[in-house]
Amino acid sequence: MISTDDLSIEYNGRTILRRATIAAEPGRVLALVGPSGCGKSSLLAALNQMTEIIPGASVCGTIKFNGQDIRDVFETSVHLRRHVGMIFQKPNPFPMSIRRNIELALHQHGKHSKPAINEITETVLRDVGLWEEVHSRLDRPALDLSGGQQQRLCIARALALQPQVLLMDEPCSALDPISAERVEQLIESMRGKYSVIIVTHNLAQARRIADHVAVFWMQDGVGEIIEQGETDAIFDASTNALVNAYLSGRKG
Ligand SMILES: Nc1ncnc2c1ncn2[C@@H]1O[C@H](COP(=O)(O)OP(=O)(O)OP(=O)(O)O)[C@@H](O)[C@H]1O
Repeated sequence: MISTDDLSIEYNGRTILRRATIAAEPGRVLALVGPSGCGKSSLLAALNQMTEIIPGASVCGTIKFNGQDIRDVFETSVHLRRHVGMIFQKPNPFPMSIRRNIELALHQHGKHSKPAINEITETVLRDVGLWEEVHSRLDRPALDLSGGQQQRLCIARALALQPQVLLMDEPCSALDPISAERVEQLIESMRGKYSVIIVTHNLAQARRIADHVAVFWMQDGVGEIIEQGETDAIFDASTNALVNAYLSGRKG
């Protein structure tokens, strides 16, 4: 679905990620794990073409969507983002009503029919388990919701566009434990429907929700993927000493 070939990222001429090759498969969850500063978030930013608006950022290598270079598939980043949604660590609802958050996302992508918008709004709010909590106050400000509800609204907003890929950058780490668990369950429920790439520092969470894992490490001051594979194989049967030390909490 979405993949990279030898992707390297620089900021102001300093390489921070070297030759990363990953593939997120349809319906599966890929976790990117590793110590801070190895370029995991930057890789997500490149997949969503956000690096194009980061001053000093440059990306080399290939990003493919369904096997084709993304620059050939999508005319603009707006088109790309309709298919590749992004969820950030800190929930970022628009400062407007709950309803408008979803409506605006749909408007931006050319959907204007009111009945269709209402139907999609209910469907995605149900999908994220928020409908019962908010259906009687859809016109209230999204910023009045709790952090966990805001994060689920942001996920609903992304789902409204029916993306094939969801990129999630530590989506639970700014939430209280109960909200974090709900969002984690939500990610689990996405298995089979979306390709999910999630950056997480929570190794127990990676183990619970990921089908496959890529482990990042700093080599000579530059981030690299040092191992990747099926979650059980990485956690239980890696022969890489660094990976074992990191996953067992002895290093990193
Ligand atoms: N906009 C930017 N300009 C310059 N350098 C940046 C920028 N964003 C990130 N970096 C640098 O790139 C390197 C990789 O950062 P990145 O956030 O991608 O790593 P990470 O593995 O996701 O870290 P963490 O797990 O802490 O989020 C770091 O040295 C960081 O300081």
